Amino acid sequence: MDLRSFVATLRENARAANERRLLALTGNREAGVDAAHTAVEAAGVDDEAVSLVTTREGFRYHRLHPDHADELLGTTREIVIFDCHKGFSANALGQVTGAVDGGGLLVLVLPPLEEIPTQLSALVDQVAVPPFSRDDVGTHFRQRLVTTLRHHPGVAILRLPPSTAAPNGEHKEIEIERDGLSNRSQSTPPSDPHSYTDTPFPDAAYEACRTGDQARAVAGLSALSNPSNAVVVEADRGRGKSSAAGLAAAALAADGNDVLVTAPSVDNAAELFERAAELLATLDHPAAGESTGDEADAVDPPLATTAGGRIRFRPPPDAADLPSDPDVVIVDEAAALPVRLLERLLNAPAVGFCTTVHGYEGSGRGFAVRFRERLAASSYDVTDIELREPIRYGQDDPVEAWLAWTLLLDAEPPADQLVADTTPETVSYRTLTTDDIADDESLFRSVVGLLVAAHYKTEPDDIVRLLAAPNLELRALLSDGHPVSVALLAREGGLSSEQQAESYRGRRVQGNMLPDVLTSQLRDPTAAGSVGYRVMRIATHHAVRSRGLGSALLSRCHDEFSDSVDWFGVGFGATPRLLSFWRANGYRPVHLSVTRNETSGEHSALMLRPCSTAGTDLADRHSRWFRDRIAGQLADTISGVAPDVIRGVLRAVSVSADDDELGTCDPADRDWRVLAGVAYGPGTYEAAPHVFQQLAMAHLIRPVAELSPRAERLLVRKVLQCAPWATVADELGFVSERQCKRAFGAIARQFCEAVDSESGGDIIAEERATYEN
Ligand SMILES: CC(=O)SCCNC(=O)CCNC(=O)[C@H](O)C(C)(C)COP(=O)(O)OP(=O)(O)OC[C@H]1O[C@@H](n2cnc3c(N)ncnc32)[C@H](O)[C@@H]1OP(=O)(O)O
Ligand SMILES: Nc1ncnc2c1ncn2[C@@H]1O[C@H](COP(=O)(O)OP(=O)(O)OP(=O)(O)O)[C@@H](O)[C@H]1O
Repeated sequence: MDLRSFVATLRENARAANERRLLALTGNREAGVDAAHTAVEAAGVDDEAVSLVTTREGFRYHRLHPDHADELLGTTREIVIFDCHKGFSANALGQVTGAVDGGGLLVLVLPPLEEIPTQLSALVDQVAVPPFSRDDVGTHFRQRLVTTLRHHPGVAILRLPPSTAAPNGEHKEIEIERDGLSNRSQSTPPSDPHSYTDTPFPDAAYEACRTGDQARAVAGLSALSNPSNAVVVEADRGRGKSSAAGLAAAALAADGNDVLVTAPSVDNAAELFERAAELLATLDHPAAGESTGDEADAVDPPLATTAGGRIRFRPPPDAADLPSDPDVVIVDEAAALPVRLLERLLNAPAVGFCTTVHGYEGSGRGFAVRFRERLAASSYDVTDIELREPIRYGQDDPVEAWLAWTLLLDAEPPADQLVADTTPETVSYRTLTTDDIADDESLFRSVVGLLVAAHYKTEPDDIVRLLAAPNLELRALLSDGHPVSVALLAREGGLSSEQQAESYRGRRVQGNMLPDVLTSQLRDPTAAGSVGYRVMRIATHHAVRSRGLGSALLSRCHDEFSDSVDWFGVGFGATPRLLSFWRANGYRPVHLSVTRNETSGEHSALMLRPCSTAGTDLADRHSRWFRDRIAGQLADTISGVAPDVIRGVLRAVSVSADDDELGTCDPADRDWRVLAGVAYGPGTYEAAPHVFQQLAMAHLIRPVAELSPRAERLLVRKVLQCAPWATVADELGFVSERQCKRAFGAIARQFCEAVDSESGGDIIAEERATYEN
């Protein structure tokens, strides 16, 4: 059979079942790209409905570089071609696949299958981090890709000759390794939608739905008609959640509401606006409003209704300011947005989020892991809706299942009841090599499931790292063979003097996060010479947290490696609980980033735990430098960091109990007098900020007096971060600024009482006596 006839048959087979088919064009790159063009023609698909993901330029189709494959998220294409020869990554593979429509084709341009384990150079570059070389990179992920292509239904594999075009313009015979055809007729049909007459939305909104599930989502979204409601619509890809949001937006606007829509890019919200425009037309509202003339309005003119409502789009950072006070905000592809931005949207009267459940290829899991907690703690009534029935393609679509298998998108941690009784005494410590996880799919799925459920940063590229990266070590605590706590350690440092010099000059050294920051940002020319393990991820099963398992796992890792490296380290989005976890395990802070992490919305803390003389030198000097600079930063670049994070960071400084210098301060005699004046006389904070500054730093590092958490927060916000009185009073719940100022009298008394006679106690006693007489 020639290529054209084969593709036509495959496309027909896909259309009959409303499913996608995967077409692997294997051979050299030129032949593959040529064949992909032929395939588009043979499939009878318009060029406009095709996206080509490749590092090359100059094609007639919509073309994206693989690094920007995320722009396809939430869009629908009839054919997506992914040229995997260059620029391949697991993240990009996940991102492109979800966009293919039912009846469409995912075309992968690949090397011959038997060569894949030694090719896909971008994947190798991604994990071959210094001082390791490309030869050290493992092949398990690439083998896995070959296996899933060879064995999964719905995958057609063609072997291409070096050139598919014969001189007469006809196409040479191709070799069909697998035809990927299925005899199944249409996948299980979806349920029919029905109207929800008990909601404020018109019947037309429900009649426009494709499935019963989608109508249920629209009904749930109708809660947004009332302020103080938040609605979260969760689904796997292609279940029609954006469309449901579009129908809801139209119904809300038809009722006079101002609906602000945001998404990572306006393209991600295309389906939402299309559905909204259709419903507004059905409801007899003009489709477009007046042009705002505002370039920030990516959809301009916005959709408007005769009732005075409208639907407009703003990019996330603008939308977070809630311009022109919308009545309702709807966020599409919420999982792909930074948590920090999502949080700011919680000031809207009513807010809806559409998010992808197993689509961690889109974003990591910041939404599920971090943001969900914040939403639950907010004052909104939260409605949750889950959509199961696929719309973009049939229920039994094989390409969705192929992707889930290849990238373990649906991996889950072990079931709660299997691990419920686990304690640190009942577990065994295991090294999990890349062979171990490659050979035991169930173990691999549990490990990935644990990491995905716990970590907002986990993404498909991590599957590649787990299976191929030469610098990683995976350790786990197993209970009856089930992983309950896992740690992924990345070997860093040990760089040559040339690499150290380069890093000092500011050039990033891939895969060496801690040495890199210590050298280039914190200006330590020799920091990258010593070797350490950075705990890249650690996660304990949610059902057995706070039982000491995470600490037990770390302790076993420390025991195993402390003779072979100089330090252990960690970098993470700082929260008070995590700071206390790392502190309890002997890590002390050496850096707190001045900017927030885009995904977690948190400031990153770097911490070190030395285990050799060189490591101790490194940790000691960085700890000292950190203490020297943080006071200045607190009043400036990190003046907005939450006081409990600052309390946690400063308390962790004193982790090495034998450092006598820590937490000491030596105010002058006059300063003790001024402090006593605030405590017992008419003195005020304003006369003594410098004394409070010294005492606050000393106390927060190693407690001097018995202060309540609120008093400590006051020290952080007012004394160290220099926030205005009104702000501090408001944040800390004082009824007035006056009461907030008075609290300093009590704090001063507690400090005075804690000071012994040698330090300044005698002076304080003398001063106190003057007021009491
Ligand atoms: C580089 C990084 O990986 S940093 C991110 C660390 N990982 C995560 O945040 C993933 C989600 N969290 C988890 O998986 C776990 O909570 C871990 C790994 C942080 C701790 O594992 P555990 O087995 O609970 O640790 P362990 O029982 O030894 O210590 C618990 C202490 O850790 C701290 N802690 C931090 N976060 C949490 C949390 N989410 N749940 C419970 N305890 C937490 C607390 O101080 C806790 O003490 P407490 O129970 O007295 O309040
Ligand atoms: N009610 C509807 N009417 C017409 N087409 C619809 C409807 N619902 C969904 N679709 C079509 O089904 C496909 C998937 O819908 P949609 O983009 O809303 O799903 P999604 O769950 O948001 O997908 P993704 O996770 O990829 O963003 C789109 O092509 C969309 O046009």
